Amino acid sequence: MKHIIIATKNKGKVREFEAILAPLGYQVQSLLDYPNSVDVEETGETFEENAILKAEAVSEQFNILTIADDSGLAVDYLNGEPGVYSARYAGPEKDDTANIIKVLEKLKNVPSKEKRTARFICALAVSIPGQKTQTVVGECEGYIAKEPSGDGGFGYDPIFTVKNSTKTMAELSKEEKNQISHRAEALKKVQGLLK
Ligand SMILES: O=P(O)(O)OP(=O)(O)OP(=O)(O)OC[C@H]1O[C@@H](n2cnc3c(O)ncnc32)[C@H](O)[C@@H]1O
Ligand SMILES: [Mg+2]
Repeated sequence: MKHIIIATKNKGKVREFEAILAPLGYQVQSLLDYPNSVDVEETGETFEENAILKAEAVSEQFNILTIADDSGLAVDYLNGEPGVYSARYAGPEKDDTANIIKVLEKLKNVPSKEKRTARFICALAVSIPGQKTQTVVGECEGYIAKEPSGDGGFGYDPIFTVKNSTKTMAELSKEEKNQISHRAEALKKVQGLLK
């Protein structure tokens, strides 16, 4: 069994990493299993920079293969906001509902679907002790819905209508999300690095 730490405290992310990596023979742990882990400030200007900060801090602390995920939503009409501030968009509490309300409020006078385009972005940094950290990026295109629907997934999923679908990401099954998501795409690229 190959052992891997995902440097995250986000339960939604952990569930998705487990679902994708366990069938490939990885035993997945996260920072939820290590309450004494270092708290890393996300001071980078890009998803990749933040993912590197999180991965290196944890792989140095535990001396083990670590993957960190920095991800978020980029809305074209808002010039890429909330971007790297996705978690803290409506304040430091990292409240998913408040974040969703803030995005919907900013788009309330933008009725046309073509102007509500957005994408989820996921940067993964892979830090192996003694080696140079590598990064990959995955993206998933869609639109900001008029109102939230669905109770699957996490974060902004209820207001993200998947491109070429009528469903929000939160209306997809776990399996469906893990086929098409930004995280799934990034993880496919990571598998090439881990071989
Ligand atoms: O930093 P860690 O501990 O990994 O956990 P976090 O929740 O703070 O994670 P980020 O800093 O990467 O912020 C990601 C934000 O983007 C949102 N997000 C990321 N992936 C998502 C997904 O698959 N579906 C919906 N929202 C997502 C998530 O809800 C956060 O608001
Ligand atoms: Mg974070």
